[in-house]
Amino acid sequence: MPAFCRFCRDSFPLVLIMAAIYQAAYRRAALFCRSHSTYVKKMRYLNKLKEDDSLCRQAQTSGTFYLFHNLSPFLRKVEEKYLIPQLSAAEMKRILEKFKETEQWIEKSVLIGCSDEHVPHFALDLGALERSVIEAELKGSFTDLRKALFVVDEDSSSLLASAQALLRWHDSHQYCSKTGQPTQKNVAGSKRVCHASGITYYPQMSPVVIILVSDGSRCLLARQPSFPQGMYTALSGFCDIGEAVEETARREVAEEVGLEVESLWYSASQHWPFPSSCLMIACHALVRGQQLEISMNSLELEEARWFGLEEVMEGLKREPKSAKQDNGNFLPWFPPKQAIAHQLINEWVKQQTS
Ligand SMILES: NC(=O)c1ccc[n+]([C@@H]2O[C@H](COP(=O)([O-])OP(=O)(O)OC[C@H]3O[C@@H](n4cnc5c(N)ncnc54)[C@H](O)[C@@H]3O)[C@@H](O)[C@H]2O)c1
Ligand SMILES: [Mg+2]
Repeated sequence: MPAFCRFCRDSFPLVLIMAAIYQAAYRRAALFCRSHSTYVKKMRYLNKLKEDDSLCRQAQTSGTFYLFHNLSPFLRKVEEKYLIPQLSAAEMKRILEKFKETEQWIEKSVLIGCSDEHVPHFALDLGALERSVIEAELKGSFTDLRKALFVVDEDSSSLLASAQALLRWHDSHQYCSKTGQPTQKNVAGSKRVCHASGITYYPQMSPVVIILVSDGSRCLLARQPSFPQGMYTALSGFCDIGEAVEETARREVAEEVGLEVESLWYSASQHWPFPSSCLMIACHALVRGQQLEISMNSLELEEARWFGLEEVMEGLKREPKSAKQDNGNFLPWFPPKQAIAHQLINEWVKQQTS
């Protein structure tokens, strides 16, 4: 039975081994002690690349590249699956030479992660080059992110979302908001600096609280006029400056449907790239022992109403395509599983049925 860390050869104390066995986490714990796990090593390596320009420049020569064109990711359809090709530095060079562009282009790329073996991954937007030529050369197509996220697998969709968010941030932060002078990105793209003012800008996300309100037996779902027909989701809203998550949740529920939150509990969070990089903080909220009549803010919402368990369970199973009825009305359906709203609704159903 191995009881040594693979990297430092330190042995594990017996109590830790026993605990690991009982937690069924033995396999992983036996291979790496906490400070030498693959994960820790990977995070430390990525952090070094962000801090050290020359190391990162060197990493670009052995890294792989995900391509975008005006913020649309490059996908290749193989049989029924959509894959995201990763190009080697040599392949990138070949493509850029085709356009008589120099390798300086590689410097525009941003670091988005690395493999367990420390092969760094970069994202690069080739928006200034002819799209159809690249597509024909690489046998695939640049696809709108709203479509791409829902056709690739789960890990790839979060990678695409964060890569696009970082590229978008660089594209819109090319000038210092104090001096108006150009800002310069570090090689990894983890920050931009204005050399005139000395200000460093870091990529940002806007915090949004998403709240699934329940009265104990029903949950409240709403529609904005811009939503596809029949789609309902949980209430949400951007955090105002200085607000805590709890304060945003209470304010948004009061503003949008005129109810007062009695208790609130956190569920999970998710980066959401639309319209531009939100950090979705998902919570369940209970409104009870008060007036449960909805007073909807029609400036923001088109409809808000209570849903019973059965209607929610049916809505979760419904595909958008099958929502339209013969009379032209739409039956309710909910956001797909990639959206954290889906997770909140699923959790609520589990709470009701357990
Ligand atoms: N992933 C999911 O499951 C999920 C579900 C619902 C909503 N969302 C996202 O949550 C976000 C916010 O939802 P909402 O529309 O209910 O918010 P909201 O209720 O705060 O209303 C949006 C309005 O808030 C204002 N606003 C304040 N701060 C803003 C900021 N930093 N950026 C943009 N606008 C700001 C604007 O006037 C905007 O029109 C949307 O981007 C939406 O895509 C994601
Ligand atoms: Mg809202």
